[in-house]
Amino acid sequence: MCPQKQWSIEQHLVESTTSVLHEQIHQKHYTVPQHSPLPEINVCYAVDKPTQSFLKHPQTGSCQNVTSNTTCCSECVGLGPDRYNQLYAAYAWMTAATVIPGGYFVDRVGNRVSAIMSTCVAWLGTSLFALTVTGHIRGSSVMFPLMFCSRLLLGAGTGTALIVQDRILGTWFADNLSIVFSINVVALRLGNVSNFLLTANIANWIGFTWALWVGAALCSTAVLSAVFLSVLELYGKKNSDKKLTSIPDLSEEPVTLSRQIKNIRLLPKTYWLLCVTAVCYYSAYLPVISNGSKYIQDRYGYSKTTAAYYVGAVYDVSIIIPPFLGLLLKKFRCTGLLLSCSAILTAPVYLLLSYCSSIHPLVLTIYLGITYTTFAVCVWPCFAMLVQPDTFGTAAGIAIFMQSGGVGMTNLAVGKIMGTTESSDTIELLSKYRIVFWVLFTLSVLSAVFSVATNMADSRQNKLNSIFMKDPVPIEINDETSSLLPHPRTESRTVST
Ligand SMILES: NCCCC[C@H](NC(=O)[C@@H](N)CCCCN)C(=O)O
Repeated sequence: MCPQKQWSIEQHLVESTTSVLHEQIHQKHYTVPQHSPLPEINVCYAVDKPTQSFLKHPQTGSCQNVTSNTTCCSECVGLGPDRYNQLYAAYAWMTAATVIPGGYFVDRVGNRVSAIMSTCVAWLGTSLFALTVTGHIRGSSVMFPLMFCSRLLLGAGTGTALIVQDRILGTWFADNLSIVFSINVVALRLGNVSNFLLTANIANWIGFTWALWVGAALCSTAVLSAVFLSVLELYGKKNSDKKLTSIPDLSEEPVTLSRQIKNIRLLPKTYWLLCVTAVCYYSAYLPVISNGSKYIQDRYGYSKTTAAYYVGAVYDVSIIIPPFLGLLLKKFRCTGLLLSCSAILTAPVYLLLSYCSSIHPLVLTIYLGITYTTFAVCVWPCFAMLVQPDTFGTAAGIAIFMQSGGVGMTNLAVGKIMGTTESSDTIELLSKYRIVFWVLFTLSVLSAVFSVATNMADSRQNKLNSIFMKDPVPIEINDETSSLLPHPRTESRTVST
């Protein structure tokens, strides 16, 4: 086992008391935000952990005579934890409910229309959210129902936008999948980190309502980007030599529901194995991100702020290493193998977090950041390598739906294990955490096993590891001979006008 620094209860109590003191000093004004995941379109945010104190806490007038354990807030809207969490749930459930129809819609109407429509829906969501805290609507009886609707819109828009984003990357950059998908991970994580660093500060600076309008304005840039991208795609298709490119938007055959059901039935075994790999991986990883800060406080005794920074290190790593991984994969063309390595190397971290308190939590979160980022950079392009573009939307929708279900169920299980009231007894609390980590470890081992099975099922065609392909397909592009090594499926793609 690991070198044990025995966790002593006395030490825990001393360190927790210190952290409570830090907390009280720190909470005198607005709570410093935790590192938190943004909704999927990086610039579209309306409600997230950085704004939670404004949303949850009741208004406290002019903020005079504020005691150390009260949050001073003249702008708060006082939703309370229950309604605040309902807003989170509305977003998550709506995303889960709309990804499959959204993916089908993307396959049916093509990249351009779906990019513009999905970003518009998300933008409407953020604008409606900002409106609910503006003027007479703020504090009125319609405020919360409208907030709820805005979160539904945001969930529907961002889920579909994520699919169309991957479909565009997969079709336009078929011979550079690893590079573009790694840049995509950086962009997503920059969204998380800038949200963490900026949102609460902007709210403190110009006020909560205006901060939400800034959010809506930023989200409108996603709509403008979608319009620009559509023009670019139209221009690109008109000017590309159709025989030599593999960029379908709408396939020649209309995408009807019955045809798509048939296509889904024909999806390769590797696709389904990859889905299970992703479901198990994210079901173990995401609960650690959402509960990690609390765990680090309880287990190691750090303050809320320090613990949040330590968990945030996972995302910080995700900004730095993806370009290197992208270049490595472009050179070695072994995305499937790297996926398995990252899944296998992730598993021990859950037991180390649970059993080895002598290892500094920052070391473990940085380690998790490296293995998770490698997994994220590999898994999404693998879908694009396995599925034909005219089925990609629906297939990605199914994968994200399964992922949401898996993550939702693990979160429920974690909640049940931890119980409704928090144990005041540290030993009991830590033993509950230990059960949670065993569950997460099991899921992580399953994801490693399924990733190996995915590679084995792919070993005949080597779509995921084209380095092992015997005969690369040479094709001519602009009078130069170039081989589409990493992406064998591009040969068979339909080209449409
Ligand atoms: N090109 C796709 C990148 C997806 C990144 C991936 N996101 C997801 O898996 C989402 N479906 C769910 C993430 C939930 C956290 N907000 C990721 O690794 O975050």
